[in-house]
Amino acid sequence: MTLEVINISKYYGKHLALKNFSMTLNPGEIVGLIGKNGSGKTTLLNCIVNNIHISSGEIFFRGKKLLENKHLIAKFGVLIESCFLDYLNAYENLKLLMLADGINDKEDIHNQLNMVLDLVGLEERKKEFVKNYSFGMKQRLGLAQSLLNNKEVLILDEPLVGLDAMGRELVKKILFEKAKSGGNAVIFSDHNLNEVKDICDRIILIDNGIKKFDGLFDDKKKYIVDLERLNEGLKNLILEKFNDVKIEENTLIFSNPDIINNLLKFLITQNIEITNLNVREGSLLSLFKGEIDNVEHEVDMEYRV
Ligand SMILES: Nc1ncnc2c1ncn2[C@@H]1O[C@H](COP(=O)(O)OP(=O)(O)OP(=O)(O)O)[C@@H](O)[C@H]1O
Repeated sequence: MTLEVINISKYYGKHLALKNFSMTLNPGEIVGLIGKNGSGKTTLLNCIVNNIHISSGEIFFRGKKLLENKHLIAKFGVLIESCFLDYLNAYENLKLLMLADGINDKEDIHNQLNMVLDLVGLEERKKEFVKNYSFGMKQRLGLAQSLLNNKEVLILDEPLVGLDAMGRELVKKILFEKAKSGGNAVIFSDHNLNEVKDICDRIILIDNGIKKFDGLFDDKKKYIVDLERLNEGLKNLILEKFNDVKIEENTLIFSNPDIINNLLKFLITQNIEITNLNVREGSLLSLFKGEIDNVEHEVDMEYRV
């Protein structure tokens, strides 16, 4: 195991921003940290890289306590609110960071800088002052910086924010290759479950500083049918006839899409007045309504009866 976070809490004054949070991160694994604004994502990532002190708990890197072995944080490539010197160009900014990291070999510096700048699509504009960069270009530069020196763990706070669709795809591809070909362990945060689920091995959902879910996205893939109304008699009939179906208020939830047709036929034969029936491929995450109301989910198909 690369990283193990055990029961960490973080207070800002009296405000508890992270509550008994535990997680693991393995080599070659990509974990998507999902949560709405202010849920504690940045706080967690800052705690992991020791940018802020944790109030309690432990963090281990390869079995060693990070707080007692702070030099190990040099194994982490970090993108959290990166800032660059406006009056230097992109190449010079990254070069400074490499020198600060103790890399002195000119050829190594040159090769690495060209490689990462090319990777994030900034090769052609590397000689421009950073002050002339757009927000998205600075984001790309931030990612380039985190990729220098092939760090074992990548800790990235919202690396997709501010990027256009092509930029987002590019960054996801880079992260995927880093993890799957390079064996790097990657954790990155985002607000949008749909945006990240295709490259993540695991999703961690955080809300109000508390971990709400940690697992494979597919584990939670469900089909959800909202009915206009559902009385007790009909609920019991549905539960009797369809083993896989769970019912929450007027919503039917099931994991086997093959039952949709039979379910529809059954509802119609029951003479239920169905005015509008939505069938969507979503996730149980969407059932944490209110808690993660701005975490998006897919609307796949709609039947009108
Ligand atoms: N330096 C700080 N001092 C006091 N409170 C803070 C500080 N940093 C964050 N907080 C509070 O801690 C909580 C978690 O904030 P955090 O920045 O970790 O959330 P986030 O999930 O990263 O949000 P976003 O998606 O908006 O970036 C919020 O209530 C925030 O107001």
